[in-house]
Amino acid sequence: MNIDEIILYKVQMKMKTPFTTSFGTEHNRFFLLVEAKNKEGLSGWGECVTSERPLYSEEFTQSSWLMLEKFLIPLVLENSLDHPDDLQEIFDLYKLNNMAKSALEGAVWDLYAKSKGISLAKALGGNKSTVDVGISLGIESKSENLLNLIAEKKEEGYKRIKVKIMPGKDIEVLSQIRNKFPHIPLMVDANNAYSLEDMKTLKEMDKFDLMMIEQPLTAGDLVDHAKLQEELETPICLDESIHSLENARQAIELVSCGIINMKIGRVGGLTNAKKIHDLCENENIPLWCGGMLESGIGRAHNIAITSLSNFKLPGDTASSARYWENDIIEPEVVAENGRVDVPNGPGIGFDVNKNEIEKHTLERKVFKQNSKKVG
Ligand SMILES: O=C(O)CCC(=O)c1ccccc1C(=O)O
Ligand SMILES: [Mg+2]
Repeated sequence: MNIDEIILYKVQMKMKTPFTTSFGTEHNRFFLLVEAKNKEGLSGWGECVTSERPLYSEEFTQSSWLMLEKFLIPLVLENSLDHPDDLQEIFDLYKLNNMAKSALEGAVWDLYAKSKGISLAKALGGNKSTVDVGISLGIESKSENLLNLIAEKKEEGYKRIKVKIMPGKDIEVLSQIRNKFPHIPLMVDANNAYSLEDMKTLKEMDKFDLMMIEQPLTAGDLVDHAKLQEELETPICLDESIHSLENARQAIELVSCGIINMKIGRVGGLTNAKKIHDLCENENIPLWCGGMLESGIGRAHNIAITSLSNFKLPGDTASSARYWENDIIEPEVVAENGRVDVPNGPGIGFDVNKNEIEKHTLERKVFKQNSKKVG
């Protein structure tokens, strides 16, 4: 592969509606895009799924900008690559910073697939033509609003509804949901908000016939998740706990979960995502693809990885229109009856709308081979 130029974009996009989790509310997405160009003028795109503040993990958008600018982009421009898989070993020099690594790796994967004239899904070994999707709904101050939203999303055909919970916004809300929608496929996501001291509340959740409880406890705590899983009938799904193949292996060995949420950014990129996918497939641990309120570029990567066979449960990759007035890809992502088509075109298979990106770009930096920084 010849990577001639890398461009970093710092972008801010206003979300159609604010999104609230147990760790805070987002009104805007403030994130990075990476464009990797080759000598033939092809461009590959990646998205850094960080937020303005380090609330979900230790990374944040400005830290990733520095990480990419000072360390990761120079590494890519200095080393010659045969295949995007080579990047992981090169990036191993630097600790963690998975979302920054993933953004650059994703751009290289897209460029690789485009240079071979195949879809990113195919380059990754995917074999589905459509993927099943659900939707993730934030915490609402009035449960009436949440119930109305669920009715609307059910009508739109999403294959399952995920609702965010936190202590004090759990059992009562779930009772109301189950009263009104006794049979919808339903799951909850706690984003670390509980501890083993909340065992009584967590056990009570078994009565709601939930598909899973996502990340009830602290990210680093695989042992306590295993203790909790032993007490619960509902499968635990891990999100924030899984940053690597090793984390996945340990979680499976300890029986800390029955399901894993895959986020490409959280695990440091597509190569790691594939390895975790293969391990989980062997161990009979089903996956689904999580979301980070991505723009169309991150969304396209999510669709591509979800085309792999062990993504057995509906993911969080909802329609572009759920998040944005105008997305930055064409066509936008559309979920119809809870299904999204996997594009066949080269790379991510969507056109990137540079005019639309321009409108949201706060800062842009160009890095060239041999002269690490220009402009
Ligand atoms: O719609 C999406 O992109 C997923 C929304 C979501 O649940 C989420 C959004 C931001 C940060 C963390 C999470 C999560 O899955 O925990
Ligand atoms: Mg989650």
